[in-house]
Amino acid sequence: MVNMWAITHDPGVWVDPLVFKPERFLNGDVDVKDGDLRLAPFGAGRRICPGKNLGLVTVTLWVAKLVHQFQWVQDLANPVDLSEVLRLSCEMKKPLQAVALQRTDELMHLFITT
Ligand code: HEM
Repeated sequence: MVNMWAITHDPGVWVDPLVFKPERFLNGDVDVKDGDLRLAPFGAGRRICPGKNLGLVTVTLWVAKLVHQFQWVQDLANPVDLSEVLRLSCEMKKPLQAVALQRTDELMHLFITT
């Protein structure tokens, strides 16, 4: 099994590997559509995700719809905890919980006018 955590945190591959810096991908150096093993979000080799192309063309729509139709807020009873735990893969120690508030027409109006 490939240790993707080690690859995605390798200072020989990434500048400031421990810093959350999504803009690092804006220069187009890493392309998830190719077989670039610096990221490999769909795995690689014979067990590569068979839904890769479907994922690539639809994931923007899923995210856009979730953001458009719901307001996402922290669940105060289960605050966000970014601690990690190494099991079969590196997982969140405490599963992420969030509250999705459906945007009503009134709320939508607020968002559009403010
Ligand atoms: C952004 C969306 C998706 C991501 C990031 C993703 C990621 C992954 C990853 C990392 C694997 C494991 C690959 C490996 O073991 O090397 C996998 C396997 C798999 N994915 Fe996806 N996937 C996505 C969407 C989909 C979709 C839309 C489908 C089906 C419609 C799908 C079906 C599968 C199946 C059946 C496997 C198991 C393949 C096997 O074990 O041979 N995935 N996916």
